[in-house]
Amino acid sequence: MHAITKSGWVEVITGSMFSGKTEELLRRLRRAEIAGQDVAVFKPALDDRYGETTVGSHAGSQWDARVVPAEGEGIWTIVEDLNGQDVVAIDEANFFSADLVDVCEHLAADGRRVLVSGTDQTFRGEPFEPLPQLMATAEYVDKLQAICTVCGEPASRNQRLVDGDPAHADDATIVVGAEESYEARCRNCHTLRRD
Ligand SMILES: Nc1ncnc2c1ncn2[C@@H]1O[C@H](COP(=O)(O)OP(=O)(O)O)[C@@H](O)[C@H]1O
Ligand SMILES: Cc1cn([C@H]2C[C@H](O)[C@@H](COP(=O)(O)O)O2)c(=O)[nH]c1=O
Ligand SMILES: [Zn+2]
Repeated sequence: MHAITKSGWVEVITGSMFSGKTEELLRRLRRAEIAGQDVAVFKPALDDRYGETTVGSHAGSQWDARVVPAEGEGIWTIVEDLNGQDVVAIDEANFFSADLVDVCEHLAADGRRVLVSGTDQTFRGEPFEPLPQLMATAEYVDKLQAICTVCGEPASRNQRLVDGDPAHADDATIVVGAEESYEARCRNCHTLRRD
């Protein structure tokens, strides 16, 4: 791929839950370190599934990360916390506000390689911002597919198995979870009904 030059760029890794986005992100980070590049990894405070300061995959791989606010001025901590790193990775981008797009643009304009990972569809099968904006402005986009848990075909959708957080409006878009709350499904097997 691209060598590190004066100009930076943005790579988006997206797709359904369980499609291997985090594994792919960690693979690219390992390769960057082998190439002798300094990396900085960020995640939103909201997602503590694998430990507060850990980026984790469903298969168990992990990487230490710095926790940043997912919205408001605090997102810019990603820029302020850097100390000359060539590569900046941001996992769970679907939890961030639209300001993440500006942060990524800023980092790329500053000559950095920016890796962003997040699911691109809500449990309703609708675009999950800010992924669509990031995909439009990135240089590279990889959309991965999981295996549909019902029929075994490639899966691009996220089936929610539980109700939304009762503390919020029913069916809130943001509900942190993994296998206990979500399944990967194909278009035919995805449903909005509660079975
Ligand atoms: N339905 C599924 N399809 C594919 N992989 C699955 C599925 N359910 C569990 N997995 C596991 O999840 C791993 C991918 O995890 P991860 O990288 O965290 O995915 P993502 O970040 O896209 O949610 C796979 O390598 C596999 O071990
Ligand atoms: C579809 C959907 C997902 N989420 C949450 C559930 C998980 O905590 C993350 C996605 O994690 P992964 O690394 O891609 O497996 O997003 C949500 O809050 N709302 C949704 O509609
Ligand atoms: Zn299916």
